[in-house]
Amino acid sequence: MMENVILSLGSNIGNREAYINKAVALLGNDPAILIDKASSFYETSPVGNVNQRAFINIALKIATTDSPEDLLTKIHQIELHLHRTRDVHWGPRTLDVDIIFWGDQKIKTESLIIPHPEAFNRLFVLVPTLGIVTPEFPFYNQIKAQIQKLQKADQTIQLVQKQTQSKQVVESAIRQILNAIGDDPDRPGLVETPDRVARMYNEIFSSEGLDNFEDYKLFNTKETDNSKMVMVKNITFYSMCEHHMMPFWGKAHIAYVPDHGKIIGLSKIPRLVDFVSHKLGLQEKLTDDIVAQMNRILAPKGVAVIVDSRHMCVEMRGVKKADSLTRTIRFSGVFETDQALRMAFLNSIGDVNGKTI
Ligand SMILES: Nc1ncnc2c1ncn2[C@@H]1O[C@H](COP(=O)(O)OP(=O)(O)OP(=O)(O)O)[C@@H](O)[C@H]1O
Ligand SMILES: Nc1nc2c(c(=O)[nH]1)N=C(CO)CN2
Repeated sequence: MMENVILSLGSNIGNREAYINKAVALLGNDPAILIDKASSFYETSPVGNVNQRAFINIALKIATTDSPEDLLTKIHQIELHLHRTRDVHWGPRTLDVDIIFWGDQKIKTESLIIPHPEAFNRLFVLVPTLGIVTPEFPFYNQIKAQIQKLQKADQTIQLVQKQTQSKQVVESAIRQILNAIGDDPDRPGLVETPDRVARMYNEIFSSEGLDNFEDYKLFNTKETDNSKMVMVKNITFYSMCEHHMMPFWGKAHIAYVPDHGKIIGLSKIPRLVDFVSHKLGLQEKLTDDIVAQMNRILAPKGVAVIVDSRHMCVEMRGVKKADSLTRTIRFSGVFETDQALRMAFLNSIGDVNGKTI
């Protein structure tokens, strides 16, 4: 039976994040182990009476078909592989992996006690764990209450910068994917691929989690000079579809009619297109986002947007229709009510019926 298992990982020697990352990758490479969720990384003060460097700790939620004893054996192998030595009780280590919970089971064997006997005395276990379980988790309330109590103790715990951490999670996920498709992430051509993909994701998904475009400057001009349509066309963009995580790319054409003489720096309109395309999405959503951001920033009399795009998920897989083009069109404000203005916009794109990319 598959059980939801919570592991605690800690390191306080060498490149602590790298050791933890490597351990997550090794666990994920095992066919009997599925990594379900990894917590944030935390820097924690050493608990116990040994004077030593601060730890990095995380919690992992895994599902496994292994027995607890089999999993413990694998954990010991991974610890050994990562140069763990056992000299000082509760002393410094490159890597320590403890089994904290095994569903709601209580287990006592010669080599194992689950829940881990020290779990409820350790903020470095409880705080990361709380971040990856839902309120339905059997020990959820107990963990929450105990965190409250331990806040008064002298254990410190601090969230580590998200960026380094998420890069490591992406790297280990890519390793898992490479394994799952039947390739070998350790062969020479692939060893650097997880790092490369993680850096690329950092760039092409740089707007993930951000709702609003903020990198703009507005200018005020005399209203009479600027009550006509302003248009920036042929803005190239590259985005990734949320259905397949494959690229779609093309051109956006954007026009607006200023209100109260309020205009935006022209280079900021392509930047706005970069902003809305640097996250997982759909062409329809991307087009709506452009209109919504233009309206939010400028409150203009109207906005018109056409996006023409090619989709890898249509051309390379499935129906395999190379060269097909998807056009999305949105009008708001005066562009909805004024047909002549709409026609002026369509005509000035230059190619109303055919391809623009
Ligand atoms: N829930 C558990 N998870 C991992 N090991 C456990 C557990 N319960 C008992 N053990 C036993 O504890 C032994 C010592 O583990 P380890 O060397 O990691 O201890 P430690 O890290 O110094 O202390 P701690 O386990 O309190 O963090 C393991 O070999 C294992 O047999
Ligand atoms: N902060 C922190 N302190 C510890 C840790 C740990 O992982 N983090 N592990 C220990 C022995 O397992 C002893 N003390």
